[in-house]
Amino acid sequence: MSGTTSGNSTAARLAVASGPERGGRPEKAFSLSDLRNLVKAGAIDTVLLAIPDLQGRLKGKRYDANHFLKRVAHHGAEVCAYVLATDVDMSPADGFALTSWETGYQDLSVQPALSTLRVVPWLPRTVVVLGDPVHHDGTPIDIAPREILHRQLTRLSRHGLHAKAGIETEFVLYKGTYAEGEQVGYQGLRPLTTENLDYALDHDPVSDRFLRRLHRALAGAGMPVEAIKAEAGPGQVEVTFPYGGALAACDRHPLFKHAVRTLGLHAGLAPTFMAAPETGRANGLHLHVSLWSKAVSQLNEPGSEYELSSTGQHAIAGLLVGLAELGPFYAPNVNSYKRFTPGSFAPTTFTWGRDNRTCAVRVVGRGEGLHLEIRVPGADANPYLALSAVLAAIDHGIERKLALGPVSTGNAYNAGGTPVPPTLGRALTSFRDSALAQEAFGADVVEHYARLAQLELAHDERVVTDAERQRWLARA
Ligand SMILES: NC(=O)CC[C@H](N)C(=O)O
Repeated sequence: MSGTTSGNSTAARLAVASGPERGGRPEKAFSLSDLRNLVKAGAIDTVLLAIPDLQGRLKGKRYDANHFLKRVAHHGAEVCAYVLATDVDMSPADGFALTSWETGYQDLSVQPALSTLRVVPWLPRTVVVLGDPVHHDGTPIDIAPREILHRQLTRLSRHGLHAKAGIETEFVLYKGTYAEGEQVGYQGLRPLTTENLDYALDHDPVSDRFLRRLHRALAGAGMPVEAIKAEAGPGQVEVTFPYGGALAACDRHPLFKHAVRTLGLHAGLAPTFMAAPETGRANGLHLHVSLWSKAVSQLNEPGSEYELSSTGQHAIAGLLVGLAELGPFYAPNVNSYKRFTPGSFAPTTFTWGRDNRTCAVRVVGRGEGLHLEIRVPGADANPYLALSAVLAAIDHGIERKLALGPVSTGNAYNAGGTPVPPTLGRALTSFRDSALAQEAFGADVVEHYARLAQLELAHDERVVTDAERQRWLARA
């Protein structure tokens, strides 16, 4: 892999998955003393302190490894608060209570979450650690995505439950780099492959090399994939990750996207996680979720392979009602809503079914493996927020003992049911009015993410697009 140094192979051997997870089995941690040894041996010289931002990207600084060990590891660092209060363009925008021109765009403190320390095999001599932004007195920032998920996991624990999650995501690979695409206004981009290669195993050499490098890089970072497969859209790839602790699953996702982008750049490819990169194309972020009490799954009736427990029924009922109100958390952009079309394998209504890929909630597996595949989030979603929406909706169903409606046995695209919000505008209205959102997340969180959605809408209302020109320029 270009950019990989021999030093990193030492580091790769030490790479392990992220550390203790609330309610889950602690994984072996990559410790500070491991890091110290690698730095001393010259194998590591850079530490990325990475804050998951509102859009699910990693923001932060590259620290000199010695400085990180001396100062940052124990005393933390600072970052301008706008990292958690801006749109995808990083344009300073008013309307966020956290920070603004009025507050002088002040700093927040950042505490390294040391249990997330891991090597980054796709960058030379580099390790990464996630950072939790906090107020200067050390109290958590309510609107930080990682904190939002922490709180949903804690809320769920009042029912004696913890969640496990597995993430399945899709992206499309285009030929040429982002810079080349940008020069032509992303017009006429050609996907790496031209046809429906769903489940195909005869990959062209460029795909094969890219997927192999991705596979190895992720394993080297201690976050191995379960599988990689060619998907139905031209250039589309699906990656599934092993099932495990909910927070750890989300912690890995922004890093996985970082790997895809970096390796794409090295290979002269432009990967995208847009929900609908083209008309009729859909990139999903399916969340496989189960609920546990100690080591016992709570979704199936004890002793039964397929029968849903009352907890399982309430959880699904909660998802079908609750997700309708939480759109901005799993479909954050105007484009996200263009994915929800009949026949796309993305859902259009809040329905549930058994191994039914036309439904929003697909119940799969059996016995201890029985779990819910929530097919609503798009690949452009921030996984911390999408999973938080899912857990808040599940909690709502369990708390209120909601009754589960009938199972969808046929094509749910033709069935009735509450529609998935058709636009970001409609989703935003429901989100703002949602008692569930207020109760689960708090008014400041709702306000913050409503403002973010509003910025996306305002951009969409203002900007003239290629689609408008193609439809009207010669005809108006
Ligand atoms: N893997 C699949 O089932 C296809 C999912 C579909 N592309 C989506 O956006 O959800």
